[in-house]
This record gives sequence, structure tokens and C-alpha cells, in this order.
Amino acid sequence: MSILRGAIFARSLANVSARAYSTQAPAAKKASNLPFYLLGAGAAVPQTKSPLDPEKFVDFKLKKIVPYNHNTSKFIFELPKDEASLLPVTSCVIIKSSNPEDLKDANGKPIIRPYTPISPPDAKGEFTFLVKRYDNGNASKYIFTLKEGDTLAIKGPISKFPYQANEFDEVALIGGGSGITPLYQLLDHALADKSNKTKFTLLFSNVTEKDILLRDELDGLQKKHPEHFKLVYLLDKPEGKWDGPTGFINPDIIKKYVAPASLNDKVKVFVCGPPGQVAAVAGKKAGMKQGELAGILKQLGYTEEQVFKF
Ligand SMILES: Cc1cc2nc3c(=O)[nH]c(=O)nc-3n(C[C@H](O)[C@H](O)[C@H](O)COP(=O)(O)OP(=O)(O)OC[C@H]3O[C@@H](n4cnc5c(N)ncnc54)[C@H](O)[C@@H]3O)c2cc1C
Repeated sequence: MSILRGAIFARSLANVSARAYSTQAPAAKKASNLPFYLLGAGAAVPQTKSPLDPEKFVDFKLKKIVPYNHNTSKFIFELPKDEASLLPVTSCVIIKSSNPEDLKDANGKPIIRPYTPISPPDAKGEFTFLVKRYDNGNASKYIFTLKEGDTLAIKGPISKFPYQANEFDEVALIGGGSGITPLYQLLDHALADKSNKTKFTLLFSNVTEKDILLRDELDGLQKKHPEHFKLVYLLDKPEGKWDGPTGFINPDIIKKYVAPASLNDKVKVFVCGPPGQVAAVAGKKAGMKQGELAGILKQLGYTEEQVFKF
């Protein structure tokens, strides 16, 4: 783990900013106040705060758009002065249009949505979002109208789960579609930590093979960390040859791949996917709150403490 990544990890334990969209306790400390040191060419250059603000929306310039697949693109935003985002793991940001007129609901209120960067927190000068366009989706359709040079208003970090290395023996991540981004943020961070002993299992559902996001990155993590990372893709409707499991996540799949609830506080299950999948696997979220545990995980005996819905 780089020095900066270590510092970011330490900060994630400080349970930074949390308000709207947070499923955590309120912020103990403002995210931007802790010192960080970027070591370059032998000289220590302090980066004392994130260019993001957890208290207010800041406009960031869209530097580059990189098409990813039939309905998803990478949107790379510029960070001023070659700084890093320093977003803690796990956290997301919320976005709205820079011009309030451009993205609002029927009552004229700004439409705000959470997104999780796929770039590491110590990437300098830019941060990257992988955004899937939903045909009837308000925010995602708007983001796809942006051109390079336009800005988007971004606020964060919004704290999610304060991940600590080796808190659990087994972690299962159950995701679908663009819900992979927070799960990938956690995996990328946790597996890079040389002290990691936790075993991670990802069950990642998609409609067809061409919908699988971050497949190269996930396959790369699996190859690099075979002892600590099991990767299972599921397809609703495979086109052509497919050896993996098909259909929606069901109790048998969970029993086969996920560590049992009897491990008590040594097992944790993270869920992030389309609303229907989250409801079926773990019960609906209650707005930005966790909501009651229901669905397959409840049926299999998992408790609310063992499950986190992003
Ligand atoms: C913590 C967190 C991080 C996220 N990170 C990302 C990210 O990095 N990239 C990304 O593309 N999305 C991400 N999302 C999802 C994102 O916030 C939006 O929900 C999604 O873009 C749809 O918003 P919309 O305004 O376009 O659609 P809406 O106008 O909200 O909804 C339109 C339609 O899309 C469906 N829908 C809503 N949300 C989802 C969903 N998550 N999956 C599938 N269908 C959905 C609705 O049922 C509805 O039919 C994240 C969500 C969370 C909770």
C-alpha cells in the first residue's frame, strides 16, 4: 500500500463527512482537515485537503469522455493543481448539474444522485466515474449530454461503510450492473493492502456478458489475489456459450458461495445493485437508510449487523 493510500485508509477510520445519502453515523470530523503527504522525487509535498468539499457542491471540469461499452462511458474530471481526490474507502460523492435549470424534477428541485469514482483516491490530477446510461434515467441521461470542457457539480465524500482491514474473516459482495463501482472501490483498496487476510467473494450479476463492467479490472484482481478473492459472474440471459451460473441470485447460489451467517461478526455481506436486486437479496433500502433486512439473506439467517446496503 502506498504511503498516501495508507493515510487515506487511516482517515477512513475517522468516519468522515456524512449527511444526506449517508448510511453512517454523523461526521466526527471534516474530511478535509487531516494532513496528507505526497512523496515525490525525495521531497515531501503536503496535500492538506481534498479538492472536494463535503459541505457544498463544487464544479469540476469534464476533461475527457471515454466510451466503455454500448451504454456506459468513463467520465474523467479534472482535479485542480494536480491534487488527488483523497476520497476514503468506502465513500461516494453526489452530483447535480452545475446549472440548476439543466437537471431538475417535476417540482423544480435539483435531481441529485450518488456515484463512486473508479479511480484510486491517490490518483493525481483527475478522478474517473464509470456511468451507465439508463434510457429512462434522469441523472445518467443528463451526464451523457455533457461535453468535454463542461462542468458537473460534485459534493463529497459521503461516508458509506468505514472499512477496516481484517475486521472480517469473510466478506461477500453481491452486486448488479453499475452497482459494481462501490464494491470495486472496496475490493481494489482492500486487496492492495499487504496485511489483508480477509477472504472476499464477489457475486456479480448482469443481463448478458457484454454488460459486465470492470471485467478486466476484476479478472486482474482475481489473478493477482487468488487466495483472497473469489469472483463469480452470473448472467440473466447468456448469449452463446456460458459456463457460469445463470438467472438471478437465489438462496442456493448464496449457500454455495457466501460464508454462513453462523460466522457471526466474522462475516459481512455488502450489497449494491439495481433496486429490484437489492430488495430480493437484502430487502429494500429506506431512502438513504439501510431499511429492514429482508429477502434471501434474511431467509438464510443473516442479521442486520452482517449486511450493508450501499
Ligand atoms: C453508493 C452508490 C454508488 C453508485 N455509483 C454509481 C456509479 O459509479 N456509476 C453508475 O452508473 N451508477 C452508480 N450508482 C447508481 C446511480 O446513483 C443512479 O441510481 C443511476 O445512475 C440511475 O439514476 P438515474 O437518475 O439515471 O435514473 P432514475 O431517474 O433514478 O431511474 C430511472 C430508472 O432506472 C432504474 N434505476 C435506478 N437506479 C438504478 C440502479 N442503480 N441500477 C439499475 N437501475 C436503476 C429505476 O428503477 C428507473 O426505472 C450508484 C448508486 C449508489 C447507491
